[in-house]
Amino acid sequence: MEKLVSKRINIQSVPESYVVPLEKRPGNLVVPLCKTIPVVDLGGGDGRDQTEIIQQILKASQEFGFFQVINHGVSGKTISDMRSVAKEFFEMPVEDIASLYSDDYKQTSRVYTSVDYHNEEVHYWRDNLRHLCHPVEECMHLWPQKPTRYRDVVGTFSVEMRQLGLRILDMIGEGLGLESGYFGDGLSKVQSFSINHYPPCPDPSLTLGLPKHSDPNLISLLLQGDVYGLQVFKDGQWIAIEPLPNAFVVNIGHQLQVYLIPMVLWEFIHRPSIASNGMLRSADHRVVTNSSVARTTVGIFIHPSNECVVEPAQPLVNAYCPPLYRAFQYKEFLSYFISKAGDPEAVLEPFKLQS
Ligand SMILES: O=C(O)CCC(=O)C(=O)O
Ligand SMILES: [Fe+2]
Repeated sequence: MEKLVSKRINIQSVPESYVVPLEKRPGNLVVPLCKTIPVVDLGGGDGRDQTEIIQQILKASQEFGFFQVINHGVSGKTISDMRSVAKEFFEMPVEDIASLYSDDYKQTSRVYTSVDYHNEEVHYWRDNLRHLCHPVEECMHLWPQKPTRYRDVVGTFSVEMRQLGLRILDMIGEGLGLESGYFGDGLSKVQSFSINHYPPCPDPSLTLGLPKHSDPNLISLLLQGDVYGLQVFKDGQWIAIEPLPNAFVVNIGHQLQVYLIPMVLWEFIHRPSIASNGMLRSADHRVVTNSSVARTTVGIFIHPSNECVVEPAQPLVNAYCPPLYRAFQYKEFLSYFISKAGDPEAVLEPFKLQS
């Protein structure tokens, strides 16, 4: 309980252990409004056909590793209930939140703070609630019981978000020429749910809510709410992701990166004009804090099962387009990812094949 940042609500200065090294500080917090990530309208009500929507998704994944989706089919009520319950959870008395605290990352349902509190050099300004959320009926008994409607609201949200996540994966698969359902089964078997809470911080120029990282899983979907904070690293610059009401921020995780890269090389060889901007990637991102309002975000992470073997998609590999990564079990990747504290430069290294 001592460790939760939610407890530090009235402090006047940032404790030393939260001050990030100078070179990693957010610097001046000007929000570059001119440049933001692509917004993909999944509704298609404006005459675009499915192929066009898929191309927008692939292009955004290639250029940014990030995009937002609107008209995505998740109901407005599900979203507003989820946002309220997420806020209500972190507004509960800190003792209630702390009763769910655990530093053991193997716990399938827990509250913790920062990233890896006991092993990290510096702490980050966030508390997190995380648990598995699929299949809902098998894991719901492990979820918090307060606020009273927590289980109902999170259950509905998790089911609707799974449909959306699998639909986006199917669209990516279709765009790459993979058979429908390619990312079903083992590759998307596990789904986890996360509420991030970033209380107001006395000096946002000294801290980060989350350090530079990229996500280890297949694909992530985030309900950002209405407060700025998430930034993506592109072309040497941090770009703020504009909060759009009712939109989801989608980002490509490392596992999808392993699948997609061979295809980009193929595109590059056969259609260089389309693929000259770089590779589909799991982009680095971070969270900055602010001094005036708490920021609460809700994430859904789709992962392979621990035993699932991840390797470049066989139909996409050929003589012109050799695999860039060796096959590995997802649990092998995850333990390496954790040992490197998510360092984006390092995490894929042992899995790369020599070219
Ligand atoms: O809260 C956010 O804006 C981003 C969270 C995030 O990147 C993560 O949980 O991996
Ligand atoms: Fe992330």
